[in-house]
Amino acid sequence: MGQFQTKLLLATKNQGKVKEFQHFFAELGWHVEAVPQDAPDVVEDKDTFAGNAIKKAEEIAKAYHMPALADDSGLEVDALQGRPGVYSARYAGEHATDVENNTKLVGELAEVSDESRTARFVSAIALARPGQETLVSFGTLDGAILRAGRGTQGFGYDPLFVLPDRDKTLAELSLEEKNLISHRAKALRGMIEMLKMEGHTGAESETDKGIGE
Ligand SMILES: O=c1nc[nH]c2c1ncn2[C@H]1C[C@H](O)[C@@H](COP(=O)(O)OP(=O)(O)OP(=O)(O)O)O1
Ligand SMILES: [Mg+2]
Repeated sequence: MGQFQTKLLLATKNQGKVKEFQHFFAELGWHVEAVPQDAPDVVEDKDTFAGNAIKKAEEIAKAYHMPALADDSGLEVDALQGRPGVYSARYAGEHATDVENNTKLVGELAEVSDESRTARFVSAIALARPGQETLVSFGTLDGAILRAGRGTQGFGYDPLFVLPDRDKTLAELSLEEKNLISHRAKALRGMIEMLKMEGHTGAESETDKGIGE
């Protein structure tokens, strides 16, 4: 057995993201755990997804002296010139619920035609490791915004986000199906590729040291 062992913290308090991350990493055999609910709140005051992801990952890695992975993500709607973007979680107000954000989005797009309702999810993933350079990776997923939600899976804007080629919303997909195509999964796969290029090629190597060392 090799010494490769990967332990990292998920720097998110979003339980929907935690589920997606844990499902993703279970297949790789990595041990990941979510930060406790009472972890320090990171202020997301950057104007890019990458800026906020780096800030969340680095603050949590520093606080817990462990590698930490963060996602900053959101929805870019073409008819709204890319809004809500980095403000997606706060679209309907500072402590808005998913339902409030979805209601606001449906209202903002009420006059927009079916053909002009295109949008994409964007994810920036940052991996911060004590004493090492932070890595950043991106993923996107194209779709369109419905006039009313469909489905009960997932979180956030999933019920409104339809995949045109499948006529299904993200909330009508299982966790497994969403993780095959989502912006976050694409960004995570890019991150794994970056780690491989750094030399963390897998569990079989005796010399691999794990990403925290
Ligand atoms: O796959 C997704 N399906 C539906 N909605 C999504 C998705 N991915 C991001 N979103 C929305 C949710 C939230 O309105 C915003 C993320 O905001 P963002 O700050 O990154 O996450 P958050 O505040 O919920 O948790 P945290 O910062 O602790 O990771 O974009
Ligand atoms: Mg947030």
